[in-house]
Amino acid sequence: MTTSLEKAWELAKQRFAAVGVDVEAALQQLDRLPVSMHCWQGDDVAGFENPEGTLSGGIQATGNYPGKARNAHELRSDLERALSLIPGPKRLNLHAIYLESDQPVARDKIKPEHFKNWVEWAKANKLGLDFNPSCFSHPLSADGFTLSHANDEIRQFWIDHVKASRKVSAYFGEQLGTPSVMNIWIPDGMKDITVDRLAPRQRLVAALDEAMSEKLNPQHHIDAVESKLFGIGAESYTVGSNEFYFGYATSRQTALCLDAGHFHPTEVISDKISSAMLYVPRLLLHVSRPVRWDSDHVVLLDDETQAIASEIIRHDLFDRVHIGLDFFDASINRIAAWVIGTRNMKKALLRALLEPTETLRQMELEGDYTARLALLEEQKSLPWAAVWEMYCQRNDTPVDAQWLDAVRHYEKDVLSQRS
Ligand SMILES: C[C@H](O)[C@H](O)[C@@H](O)C(=O)CO
Ligand SMILES: [Mn+2]
Repeated sequence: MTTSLEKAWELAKQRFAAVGVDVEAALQQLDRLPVSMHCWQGDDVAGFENPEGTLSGGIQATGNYPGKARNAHELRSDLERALSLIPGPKRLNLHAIYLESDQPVARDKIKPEHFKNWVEWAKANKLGLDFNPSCFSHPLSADGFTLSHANDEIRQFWIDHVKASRKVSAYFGEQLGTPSVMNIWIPDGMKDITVDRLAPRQRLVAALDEAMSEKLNPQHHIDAVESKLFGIGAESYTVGSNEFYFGYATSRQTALCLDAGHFHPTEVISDKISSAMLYVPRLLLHVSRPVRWDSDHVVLLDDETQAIASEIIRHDLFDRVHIGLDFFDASINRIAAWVIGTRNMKKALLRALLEPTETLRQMELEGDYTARLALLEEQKSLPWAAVWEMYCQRNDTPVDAQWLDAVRHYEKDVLSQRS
């Protein structure tokens, strides 16, 4: 018997075919776009190096929802639950503070062996891994500077941390057969009027050059650098600003990371993609949702998420854009946060794939902006949800809000047992 989902799918196929869109081809393309889920949504960016320590570096997870993961075992279990509710290819993005060791390990001494459980788990779950040095929540970052620190020893400590992190990242890529994108974000900046804005930037260029001096196999490891406008307590000056990293990534040909929350409130990263791609080989996206500030709210299926997805698809950037997420909301169930945000990113990608882009492009070329706007608006109400539901069904994931039942069960059976 044909189910209502199958009937809706057949009708959707016809509706999209009428505007020249092949829905099967769209689903095949969607499978080429993994979304890298960030481990730090699962424990409010605490990590396992010093879980009792406070989060520093001008970022903040607000809320106190019960049941956060307290160790790697719990975090992996929570991730498995989230992953099972999200269709299609996924990756996991790890920070260095999520290492596992019986002994304390200094950040400049981290090694691949401290992440071997993550690699085994990633293999078992058919996931690629991405990585980040953790240049925050540490006594040597307490005065607000790391790679641009004026003190040679402290700066060297962070350079050595990045060097050690690159080895871990290359190990991920080598073990899993897919390059790990390693993103460098540092919190360095000043709260108030800064007299010498140049010297820290000069030191940062030199530190990054030294940290990335070893040539690593690009099949295993990709370097990325992330800019930022401001942080809490670093409102007046950020060493690694947009201009700084745009110049750095362009001149060194590293990947550039664009975080949706790291620009002035009316700036959008969707509009930066087509410019940046002219100068850098790759982009890493931190898809996030800034509400009034860099608040890292859960990603919605909103206009900007859609615009980001549309840029990737319209310009065929499948192999040059790495899609990562960066939000941390501790006020709601953390697993639900992952599921909502990642499903939304994937829905936006699917909707972009279902767009009759060539027709729209032609209208634009011909100067028929009336037809362009009319078609853009009409296609918003084509039955894309029926295509999404078929994709979810084919991937053995819940097609609608039923996924929340699975999260609620897990909350009752597992999360509520955590003190
Ligand atoms: C924990 C992440 O690395 C961090 O969120 C960084 O990517 C960032 O966006 C800081 O504001
Ligand atoms: Mn980010």
